[in-house]
Amino acid sequence: MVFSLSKESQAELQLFQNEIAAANPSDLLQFSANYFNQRLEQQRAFLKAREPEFRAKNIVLFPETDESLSRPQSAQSQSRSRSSVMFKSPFVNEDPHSNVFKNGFDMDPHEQDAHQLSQDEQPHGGEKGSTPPLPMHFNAQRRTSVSGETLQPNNFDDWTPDHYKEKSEQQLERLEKSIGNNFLFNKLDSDSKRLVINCLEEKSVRNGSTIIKQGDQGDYFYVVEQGTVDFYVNDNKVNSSGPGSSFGELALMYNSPRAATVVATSDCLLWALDRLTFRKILLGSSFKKRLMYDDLLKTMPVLKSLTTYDRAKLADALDTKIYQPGETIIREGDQGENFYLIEYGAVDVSKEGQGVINKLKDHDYFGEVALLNDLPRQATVTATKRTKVATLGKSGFQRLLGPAVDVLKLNDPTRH
Ligand SMILES: Nc1ncnc2c1ncn2[C@@H]1O[C@@H]2COP(=O)(O)O[C@H]2[C@H]1O
Repeated sequence: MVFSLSKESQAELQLFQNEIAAANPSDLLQFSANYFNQRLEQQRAFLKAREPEFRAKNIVLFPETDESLSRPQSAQSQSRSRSSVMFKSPFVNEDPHSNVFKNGFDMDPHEQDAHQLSQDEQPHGGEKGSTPPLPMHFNAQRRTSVSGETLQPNNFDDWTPDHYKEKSEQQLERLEKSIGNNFLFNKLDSDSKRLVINCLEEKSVRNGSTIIKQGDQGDYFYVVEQGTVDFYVNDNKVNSSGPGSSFGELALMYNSPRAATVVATSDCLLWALDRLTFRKILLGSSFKKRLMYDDLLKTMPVLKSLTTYDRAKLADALDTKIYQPGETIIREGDQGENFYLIEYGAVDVSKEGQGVINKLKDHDYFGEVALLNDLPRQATVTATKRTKVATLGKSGFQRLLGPAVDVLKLNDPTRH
């Protein structure tokens, strides 16, 4: 029997397949449950933003349930629970260990990091009972830890975008032309893309004006439609960019002060996205990789000299691979294509005729010698445990490691 799927279902399945291919989850069912919960929440956040528009047409998107009416509540929490009843996510709310946020959806025990909510993003109320609870031991094996960073982008229970305004046909056309191909938007499914686009605010900026001042608090993320900007760190020009580029993400991602001053070097037309919408929508998709690798890169001694900005750019270029015990990762004599950072696991480094010459584990690195010296691989590297690595291609190695290359050279084991 041949089943025919609607276009919508096909698109949904394709998105899902892409996520699986990218994440290579160790626990497919958990991954899938988290993934679809997040999709559902995203879709409903989108509908929620459009609720007034539907209400005007007498369409009720979020009917009041018996339960939401029977509990005594403040006016504010009543309006909140009306919609959040529908948003309850059994896998997320009832499971203290679950985390759909930081690493995309993979729930590998070594990748877990339950991040604290910041004050303004704490889920309110936490009403229970509207959905069947999951057994509490579900996912109980998974490690959780609390990081100082606040990176929980995707709890939509109580969030309505503040700056939502349907764009005109003309604006949509302009946006499609100028930023339609920007990597930020390519990673979004159609609902989230539409939500983000309708939350963008148009801003005209005069040549010479300061758009962002280093050290300030982060409020907006910007995408450039027209014009050019320069970036200054401690009064030194470090970069320039133009149409289609974006800036201002770091302070919003890490809740840190602005890392650079940004000055318009011509009249600019910018699109600004407010901090909360950025965190709720873009962090979990377009910037997922940065979140995923942030802890690893921060804790690697060899990368100590990199700035937040350097680490962010590096994370964008990394890919993940998992090796099983006994698998060869690098073979002596082969051409070198990648540099490897060990997220977790263990590997043996061996040389023909000498046997095992080194053992490496979590947060060590390998594969640098061939790339630094343009030589064939000088040793074989084999996983001795299940090992997860982040890989960086040759061109990224040369472009993105910056000052860390000097440290790698100093530590080059073939030079001693
Ligand atoms: N070399 C750089 N260091 C820091 N920020 C940079 C650099 N080049 C461009 N930027 C951008 O400048 C922005 C200033 O605000 P944010 O720190 O929020 O995010 C920063 C980056 O998007």
